[in-house]
Amino acid sequence: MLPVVVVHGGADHIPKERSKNSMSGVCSATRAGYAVLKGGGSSMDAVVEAVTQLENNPSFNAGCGSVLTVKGDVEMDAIVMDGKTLGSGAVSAVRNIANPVQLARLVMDKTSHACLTAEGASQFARSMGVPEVPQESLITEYIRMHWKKNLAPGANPVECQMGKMGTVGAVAVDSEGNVACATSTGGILNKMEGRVGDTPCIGCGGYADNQTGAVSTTGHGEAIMKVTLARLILFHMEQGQSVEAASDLGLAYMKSRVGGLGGVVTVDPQGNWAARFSSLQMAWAAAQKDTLHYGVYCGEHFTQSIEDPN
Ligand SMILES: NC(=O)C[C@H](N)C(=O)O
Repeated sequence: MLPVVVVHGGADHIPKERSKNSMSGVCSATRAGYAVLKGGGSSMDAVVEAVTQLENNPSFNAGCGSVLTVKGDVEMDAIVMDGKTLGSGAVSAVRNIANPVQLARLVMDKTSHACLTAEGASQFARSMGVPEVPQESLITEYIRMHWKKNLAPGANPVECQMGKMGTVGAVAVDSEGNVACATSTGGILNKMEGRVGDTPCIGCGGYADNQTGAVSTTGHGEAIMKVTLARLILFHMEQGQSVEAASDLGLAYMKSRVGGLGGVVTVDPQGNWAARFSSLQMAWAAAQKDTLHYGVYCGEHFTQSIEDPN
């Protein structure tokens, strides 16, 4: 069954005109992650590659395309976790870098800490030679327009949040049965300066353990943190539930207990996988046995050969 990579582009209400871009973005990121696995790379290499591609794609709320704080700035969160060692690395409220997921991996690989935040994360990035980028290069016109709309008197923050929640994430199993996860986000639109969401919090934005599986989450961060969604899903798997049933149980609990909507991608070490969501849509894709699987609306599941162009 192995290897496999599963990618999401955020639990969302994706406007029709943007769903095509989201779909092709997650498909090409999945292809890139799968190529890493086929080339003998680890599950960690594969999830970082897939998430890097999505951070570089302005259609998603991560890296370039991140939503803005109430003051109009970009502050990003990311996490990686390695199921073999339970090693993890995260950054929160980090500014002026293109690929927070790569910095999260450096936190895991090069420090004895699990998370660096804000200016400390930037200093660490500089010390590792990560190039600083101007904030303007991370901001798209689309996001700036919605930021302004949300500041207007009488704005409906729920409606304005729609279509801009596209956090990105990936889980993978490599040929040795090692699992890994990675998640990256600009957070939620018009958040307070310094707000840290679920994404960089271990067990919330992601978790990976070779004994159970790996999960990457998306959705309303404050709700995800209340139920530690990634770890909750793995708990259900430990109790014998399948990847799909465990994902649905976790999402259903978050909805009934705290009224939160979201989505997840989940794998177990055998290579079983699921992409599930309680939001209206979630762009997702998976690659296994040279087949690409993908969908965006509830119940949608297309397949094609990995060789076929989008
Ligand atoms: N769309 C998202 O997934 C947002 C992210 N979970 C956050 O609250 O920061």
